[in-house]
Amino acid sequence: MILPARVKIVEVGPRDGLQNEKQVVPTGIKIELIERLAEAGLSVIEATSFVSPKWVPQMGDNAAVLAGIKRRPGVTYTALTPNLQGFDGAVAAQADEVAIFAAASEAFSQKNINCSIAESLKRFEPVVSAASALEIPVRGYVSCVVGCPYSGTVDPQKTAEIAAALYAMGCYEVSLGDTIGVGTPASVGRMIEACTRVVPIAKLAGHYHDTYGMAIANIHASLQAGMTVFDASVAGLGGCPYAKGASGNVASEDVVYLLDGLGIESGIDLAKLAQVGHWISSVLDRPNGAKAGRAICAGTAT
Ligand SMILES: CC(C)(COP(=O)([O-])OP(=O)([O-])OC[C@H]1O[C@@H](n2cnc3c(N)ncnc32)[C@H](O)[C@@H]1OP(=O)([O-])[O-])[C@@H](O)C(=O)NCCC(=O)NCCSC(=O)C[C@@](C)(O)CC(=O)[O-]
Repeated sequence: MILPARVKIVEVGPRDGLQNEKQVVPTGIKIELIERLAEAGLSVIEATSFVSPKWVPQMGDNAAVLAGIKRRPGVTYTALTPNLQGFDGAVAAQADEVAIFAAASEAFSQKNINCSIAESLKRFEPVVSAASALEIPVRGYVSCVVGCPYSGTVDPQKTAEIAAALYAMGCYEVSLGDTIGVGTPASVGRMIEACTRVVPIAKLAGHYHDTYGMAIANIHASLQAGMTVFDASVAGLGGCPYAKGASGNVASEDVVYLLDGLGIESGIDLAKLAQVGHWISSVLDRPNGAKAGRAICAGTAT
């Protein structure tokens, strides 16, 4: 088994992690979180989203967050943009990169962005064109790649079809989201196999939620399939507002612990990252969802 020498982690905690927090998280805390993550070595940080504040109030301070962070050289600060209105906001706030987000399930597409999959792809086209004119890279997301909270199991071919559409549209990378964390190495493996028939593995990323505790196993299986980019959220923050009961993304600390153990370079300082996870968990008064983070902070780790 040949594993990659280096892996990129896309830190999605400030967006995917915080978007579902019930309490209002002060803008200053979001800014401090992003700066601490950059200090720990995260080089791609999804800072916020330019979505409707009526739909996701927690991200309503998007422009203030991007304006407030002291930007670190070499770090890419990204934002979700569901349409041209969001894209314009992200550009005005100087996001380095934007992401469009589709789903492999019709029901989820309707609940999440209020339109069908086909309508969403049409809506993304002008965003990608506008981004291309400004030379802003666009990342694509596919949600519900193995299962949907409303319609159940998702056919790998459907996921591959949407991933291919986003790639053909001009996304430089397509992140495959197990939104409700139901995947196992078997189902995620089948899904990746279908996607790699239409998109090169180097252009795919794994975005696994940890609802059933399978996210690390799914990352390991994805590494074996040749995947080298993974989304993760410090302290396992999060959940999706349109996927009831789904837990947060895999914790960044747990992913880095896995990578360190496998001898795979990520550029991230695990001890510093664990402190960030401990800090944000206490600020939000929530349990730290990172097993490795808890162990390190308790002094259990060697
Ligand atoms: C897509 C829309 C906007 C459609 O929502 P809509 O209601 O159909 O939009 P509309 O075009 O009819 O506009 C209605 C109102 O929204 C405003 N509006 C319209 N667009 C924007 C915008 N960009 N920014 C700010 N405001 C906006 C617009 O100005 C108007 O305001 P009004 O005239 O009523 O005052 C809405 O459904 C929405 O914002 N959805 C976002 C939902 C979301 O953020 N979900 C979480 C992120 S996805 C996710 O977490 C999954 C992922 C990516 O992590 C991967 C995984 O785990 O699977």
